[in-house]
Amino acid sequence: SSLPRDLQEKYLLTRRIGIGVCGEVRLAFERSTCRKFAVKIINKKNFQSEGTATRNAKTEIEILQRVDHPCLIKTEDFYQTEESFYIVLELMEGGELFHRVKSKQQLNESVAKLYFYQMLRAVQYLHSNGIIHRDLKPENILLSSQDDVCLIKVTDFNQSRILEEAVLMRTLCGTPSYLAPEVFTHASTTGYGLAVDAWSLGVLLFVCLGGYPPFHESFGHQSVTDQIIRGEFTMVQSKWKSVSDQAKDVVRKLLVVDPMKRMSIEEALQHPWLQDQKMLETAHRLMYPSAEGGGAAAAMEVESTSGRNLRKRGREGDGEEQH
Ligand SMILES: C/C(=N\NC(=N)NO)c1ccc(NC(=O)c2cc3cccc([N+](=O)[O-])c3[nH]2)cc1
Repeated sequence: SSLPRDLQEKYLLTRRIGIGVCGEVRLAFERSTCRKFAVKIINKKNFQSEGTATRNAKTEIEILQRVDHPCLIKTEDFYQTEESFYIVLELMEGGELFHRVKSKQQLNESVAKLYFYQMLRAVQYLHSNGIIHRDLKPENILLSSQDDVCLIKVTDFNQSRILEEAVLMRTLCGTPSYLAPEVFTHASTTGYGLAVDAWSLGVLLFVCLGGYPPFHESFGHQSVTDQIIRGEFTMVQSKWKSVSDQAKDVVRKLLVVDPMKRMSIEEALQHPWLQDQKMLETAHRLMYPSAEGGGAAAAMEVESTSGRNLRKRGREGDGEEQH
């Protein structure tokens, strides 16, 4: 397919490194620096209808360019043609969590905890910015390296929605006489909406710890939909015997059918299983490497700025303006 000329001028696109339902991911080299990037190519025709496609894509591109968190994929560049979108992204050499769990059968608990904590922080950031992801799954969690101890990043905001709080507020100002019940019940408030991501994180944690999905057509006679609606999942002894009770408790409190009873992201972050100093230190070192070296680097930083300020103040003393 014909790549946009300006994309080709800036990047050399090479082999395919990932494939998704809506397009592929190619390895790219920035010609001027030889820096490596991933380019996600999204075919517009994959979307159900023209209208929705454009709206979704606009929202997604807006979200991709607006979010700024160490555990959310960062967009370097963006191009589009009649038939496709081209999103230039940071390279995540560990690939998808899906393939990592598959190749290891199941993750050991400390690795699962490190990844899960980062997912919680990423989703906590989205929710605090009024964004519901709505499509959290192992294919959309990327790993920064082949090592177990690595940074993870959430991607694919195609299903994401920006909470229209203002719309709901305006609606509630008008006469309520003609409004349907669900506008007032939890169905339309942010609490309910955000809870869908908590459920998906429960499924993700189940898959990381157990190595298989909680709801699957091969389990028993019920359809996957029925299993989900009933919240019926099975922790197969052979896979779960080595998993701690605290880890299982997090899963059980997220895979709760009633969204109002389901554990929230904030509550999950406070759960005893995640009060693990060693894991938290590792996660923060991965998420905020510039804060590395604790006092030393920070002290250097303070020293130089205060030095600059001191010099500046001195000059201002003689009336010279700083711009
Ligand atoms: C934004 C987005 N999807 N948006 C969308 N509408 N999809 O439906 C999106 C989806 C997936 C990815 N994936 C990657 O960047 C990605 C997948 C992969 C596999 C092996 C190795 C690498 N790698 O970077 O080395 C990979 N990167 C990146 C962005």
